[in-house]
Amino acid sequence: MRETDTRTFTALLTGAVIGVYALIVAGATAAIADAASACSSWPTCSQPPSLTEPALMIAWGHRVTALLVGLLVIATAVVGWRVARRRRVKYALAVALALFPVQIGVGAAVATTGAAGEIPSVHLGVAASIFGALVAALAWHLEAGADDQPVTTDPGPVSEPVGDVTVTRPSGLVETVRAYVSLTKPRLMWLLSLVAAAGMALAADGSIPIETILATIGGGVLAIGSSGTFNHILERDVDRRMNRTADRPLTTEQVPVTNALAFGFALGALSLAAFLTVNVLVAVLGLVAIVFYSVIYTLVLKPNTVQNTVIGGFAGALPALIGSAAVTGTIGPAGLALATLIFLWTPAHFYNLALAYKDDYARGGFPMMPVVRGEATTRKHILWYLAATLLAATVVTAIADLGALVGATTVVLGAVFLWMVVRLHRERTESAAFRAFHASNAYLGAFLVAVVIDALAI
Ligand code: HEM
Ligand SMILES: CC(C)=CCC/C(C)=C/CC/C(C)=C/COP(=O)(O)OP(=O)(O)O
Repeated sequence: MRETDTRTFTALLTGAVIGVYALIVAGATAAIADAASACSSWPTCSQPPSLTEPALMIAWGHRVTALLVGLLVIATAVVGWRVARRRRVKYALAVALALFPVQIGVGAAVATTGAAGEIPSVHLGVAASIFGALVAALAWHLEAGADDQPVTTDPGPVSEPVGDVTVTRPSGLVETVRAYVSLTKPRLMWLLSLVAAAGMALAADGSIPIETILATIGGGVLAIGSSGTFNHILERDVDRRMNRTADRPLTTEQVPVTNALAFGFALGALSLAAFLTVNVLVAVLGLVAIVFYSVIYTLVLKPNTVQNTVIGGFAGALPALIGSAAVTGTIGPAGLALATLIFLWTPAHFYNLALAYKDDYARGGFPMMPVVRGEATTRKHILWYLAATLLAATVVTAIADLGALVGATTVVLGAVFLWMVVRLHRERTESAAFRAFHASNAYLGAFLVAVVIDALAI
């Protein structure tokens, strides 16, 4: 009975988080569509919803969603008050419940005053506070029984290599080509290219010359290949100690270090040459990205601080700025908002792998979050960063005047991502961590595709 109650509460609370998020996105869409001028009476609009008037439809949609989500928040708080084991979960629910009527009042003011002055900002601020309170309640509830104590402040001494590392020389052209391709970390290129493409699409005012697109994406792919190769070179010894990386071309000596160095520098030079055909700012940002990932992240951050991948997210965010700079020669607000989104998404993406490969990272001597702060803390951080990512997606949508396609994508794929993270909290298994990892990639991929379609085609 108690277990069923807890599951019901988890489902209600997850639904309330998604509901409030949908409301925030609907609110941002209403602001963009200037729904307040289509419907300035309250609590209902003076005109019935009409398919021929999108602003009016959005205004009605926002209000009906607000009513339904309000009822859901009340139901969640009632059940939570009875079921929640920790007092802080109840306090967080109380905050969300108390803020809801305040938010309705501010919403009425937005509608009836024609969205004048600071009122819309207050409306957004209160919405984000309700969302934050519910996310906090969810994280604390899901980890109520888990041990939050730090596991260790030090990952401990590094271990010996995993088994016998076989030294293999390339046996043929195909294997050699495959080895060089794997040095470039090809699996992450599609998503990083999409980040640059979305950065370009957000900055574009009209069509983008094809040579700018090719040089920017091509230069980006070469830059990732170059920094990925340097990362392999610099980590070849430590890679021997981890199962996941023990068979990399430099650890098995399939590719000699000098050849890899030449390959890395060649890719880097080609990348900068491609970027320079676009403009100097793009080339400078590209060089910063390569140096940041190859040297600062790999040598300085990764072995020394638990915040390694959080700060490392800066390199992943740079392609958003590169895309923006490629089109306008400057870094605009939409590019910065997209970069912030990628920065916040990175821990929600990587911490799942850090959980799945925790023992491996400990063997390598890396101070990853689950190794030094524990698994429960890492799972909670995934939820915090996921929530922050979702809010950042709303900011991107609002700044760039994006429409319903982007709004629907962030709500639906965001809900899938959130549900996978909730399951990770409940199941605490390696496969649940991989599921959440893939959901993180699917969320960002779909969001970026929607941004490109919306910004360019609609
Ligand atoms: C500090 C930042 C990051 C870290 C530490 C990190 C870590 C990782 C790791 C360890 C893998 C598995 C690689 C493998 O085993 O071969 C991976 C895969 C991947 N990462 Fe990241 N990542 C980061 C940032 C990013 C960024 C910014 C993007 C794109 C926006 C990204 C996209 C991907 C993709 C698409 C995959 C492959 C997924 C697959 O194979 O299904 N990552 N990441
Ligand atoms: C344009 C440009 C150069 C962008 C670089 C962007 C960037 C930071 C991508 C993230 C790279 C990545 C997969 C890191 C993996 O972590 P790891 O290296 O710790 O993984 P490993 O343990 O598999 O080596």
